[in-house]
Amino acid sequence: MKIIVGSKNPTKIKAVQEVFANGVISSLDVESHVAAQPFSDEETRKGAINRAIQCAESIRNGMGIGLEGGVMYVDNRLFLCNWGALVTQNGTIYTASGARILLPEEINQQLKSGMELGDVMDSYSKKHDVRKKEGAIGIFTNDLVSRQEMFTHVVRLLRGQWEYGK
Ligand SMILES: O=P(O)(O)OP(=O)(O)OP(=O)(O)OC[C@H]1O[C@@H](n2cnc3c(O)ncnc32)[C@H](O)[C@@H]1O
Ligand SMILES: [Mg+2]
Repeated sequence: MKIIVGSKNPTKIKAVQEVFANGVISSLDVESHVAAQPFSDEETRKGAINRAIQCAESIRNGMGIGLEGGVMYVDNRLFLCNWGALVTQNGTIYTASGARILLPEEINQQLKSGMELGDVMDSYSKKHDVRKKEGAIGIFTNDLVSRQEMFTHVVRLLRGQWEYGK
């Protein structure tokens, strides 16, 4: 099974490699066609779908997978959210959401000022490229859950729906 992942982010690529261990996995840097910092479940999900469609359309006899991180509000509190999409060769779209956790109010203010979470997390944690390593979810769970592990769960949900629908 050939699968193209719509990102060059290693946390996303490794998540797909783990779930489709027997697949032929490649990656493609595609546009999400949503804001660089998605600000709702709908926008984040749309970004994942847009990535997956571009990937599926770029390959014969294969599938596209898009994974997108974003933020959204519950009771006016900012949460990290994550969405994935799998698009089959015949155009069927499966989606699933991943874990979400509360983000500090100071991060909410910085994102509302137009910053991207990836940049905010690096300065907040005084680390480099958090987005490609433990992720915000890793920082705020004391590394109990990494960004790759979170995306692995999302990809399992996608694969499970695809297998059920086959
Ligand atoms: O290369 P791509 O696939 O775009 O990966 P990315 O790290 O930019 O991640 P997304 O586009 O999926 O996420 C949209 C924005 O939210 C940020 N983001 C989302 N989840 C994050 C996390 O767990 N840790 C750090 N930044 C995160 C990310 O850096 C972007 O600025
Ligand atoms: Mg991005």
